[in-house]
Amino acid sequence: MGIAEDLAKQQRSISVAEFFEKNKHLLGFDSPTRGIITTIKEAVDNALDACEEAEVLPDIYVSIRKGGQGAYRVAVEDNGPGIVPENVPNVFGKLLYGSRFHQIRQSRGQQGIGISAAVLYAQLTTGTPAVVTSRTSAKVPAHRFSLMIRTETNEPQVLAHEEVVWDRTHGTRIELEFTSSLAARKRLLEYLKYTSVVNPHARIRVEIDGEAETFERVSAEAIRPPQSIKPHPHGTELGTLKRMAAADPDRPLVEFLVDSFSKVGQKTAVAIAEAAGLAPETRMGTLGAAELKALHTAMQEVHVPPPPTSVCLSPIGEELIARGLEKEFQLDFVKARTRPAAVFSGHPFVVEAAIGYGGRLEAEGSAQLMRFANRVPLIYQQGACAITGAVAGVNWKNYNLSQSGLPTGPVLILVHVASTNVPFTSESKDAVASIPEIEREVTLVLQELGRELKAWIARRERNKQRQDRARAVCAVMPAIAEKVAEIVDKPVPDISALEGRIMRKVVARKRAHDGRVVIEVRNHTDQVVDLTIYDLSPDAGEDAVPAPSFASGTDGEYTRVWNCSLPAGERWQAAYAGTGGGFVDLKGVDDRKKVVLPFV
Ligand SMILES: Nc1ncnc2c1ncn2[C@@H]1O[C@H](COP(=O)(O)OP(=O)(O)OP(=O)(O)O)[C@@H](O)[C@H]1O
Repeated sequence: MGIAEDLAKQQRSISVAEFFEKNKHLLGFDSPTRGIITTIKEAVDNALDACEEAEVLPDIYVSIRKGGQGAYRVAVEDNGPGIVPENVPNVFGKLLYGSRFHQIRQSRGQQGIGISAAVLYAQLTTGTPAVVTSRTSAKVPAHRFSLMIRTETNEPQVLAHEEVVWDRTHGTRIELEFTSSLAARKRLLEYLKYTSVVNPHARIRVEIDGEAETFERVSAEAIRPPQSIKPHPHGTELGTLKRMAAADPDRPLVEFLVDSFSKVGQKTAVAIAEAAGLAPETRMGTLGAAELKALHTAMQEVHVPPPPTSVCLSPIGEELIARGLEKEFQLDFVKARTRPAAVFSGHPFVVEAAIGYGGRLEAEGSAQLMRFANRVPLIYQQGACAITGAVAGVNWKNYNLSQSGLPTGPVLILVHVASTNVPFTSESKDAVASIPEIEREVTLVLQELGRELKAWIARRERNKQRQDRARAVCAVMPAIAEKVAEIVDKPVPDISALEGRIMRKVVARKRAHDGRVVIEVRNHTDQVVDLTIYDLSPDAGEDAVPAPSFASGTDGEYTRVWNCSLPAGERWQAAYAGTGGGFVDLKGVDDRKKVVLPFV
């Protein structure tokens, strides 16, 4: 028998599950340490996607418990819409099964591989099945499945299925056990923290071996789920066009173009048919290979307006990015920008970015770079990512930052690419590929933010110089006051108000006057100051002069708490019978840094 015949006996098809079992690194399961992060990432991404589709505020619980022999049991639970029992086996027990692959809109999941790959990884390392509990409404019971993947056929194998009592009215819980280590604990928490920054509407609770942490939501508004759009002619490959034509053989060409593609109206469709040398009423099924090729070329050449972006994309927005960053990092400066939507190869995308400076950021070394794609943090392969390349490509020295590749110093840079088709470099979705249109948008948004940072640093420098001079004057003032008082034989005057004027500070004083207590706050700065005044005096008598804009109430141990905005140069005063201490908490001064001025 010949070699070809011998080989023929060995040739057979390979199931996708077998392929990925052997090549699990392609999906981000290359080491036990990384395996645990990828598993949680896949489950949390799905949970967030599902909640978004159901327009509910995500409440996600992640638990990691150490089992025996290096095994860890991971559970991720969400309050999403749940999964109907008939579909649970396929969702978790079959690779390349999902709801997002055929939809053109922004979503975290794309391929229908993620969570089943985690199930595969668990059964490969510990041989244990996945346990899935899901419920779709309060009217129906929850279903619990114990299942595995038949690797040779890529089909689910259900080991047990029962109805159970579950206190959640809707949602899904997946439990997996696999060999791993918690060496990546810091990275895992970082992933959850970053996830929380770009999903400000989500609450994520995590419990690692009994130690709990919560990433609170800063927005109570559920995200509007992005809507699917039709493909754009400029992003359609020849093979896809052939398939679409074969599926619709009786349709006349112009009607086919108008109905199948976004932004193709009657006029554009006729122009495409003309450019391809085809009659408008030609039936799709009659087109030969050469004609389809000509049609494809014409689709790329004829001008078609860019695809609609507002419905299919869901950028986070400047305010929420800034709020998310402020919550997790205490920064002196933060600014976020969302660019107008743009298009590459017919796929709409939006780039958003933010720059943070100072606060608790490391003063030395490279900037902290946070990369995101469709609201998912990218935590591996930073060096291979087009985002990193674009950040390093900006000349940061123009913005008074030192630079060695990335800018250096206490700087944080966040870049978010949102698209209906994020061009990742691999299935593990770690890095964005080098697409010139995306790189250009990243560069533009960072240059814009760089200019804002530069202006802020210059302003801060000027303020610092002014303060240094004022401080020098104030340092000698008490001695001068004392000396002058001695010469004119008068009591030493209270110079705090004068000092406040020179230092451009807010001055709080509390004093007794006419048998009453008087609280006085003066704003000597050149900006409006938000402040909260906490007063410990026993509650005796009414506030004498509270300005109408001042909300007054009580808070725990304080008998009076005022929240207010005090305009530049203005004074506020309240008088009442009483004694006691308290303090003024300034929220708007010195670039949001809190200053506490005690008074007695
Ligand atoms: N927690 C969940 N709640 C509701 N539906 C879910 C949940 N998890 C998964 N699904 C459904 O199962 C499908 C398959 O999920 P899977 O993680 O395998 O792929 P994906 O998220 O679509 O894409 P990717 O492979 O890029 O992660 C999803 O498309 C979704 O329809």
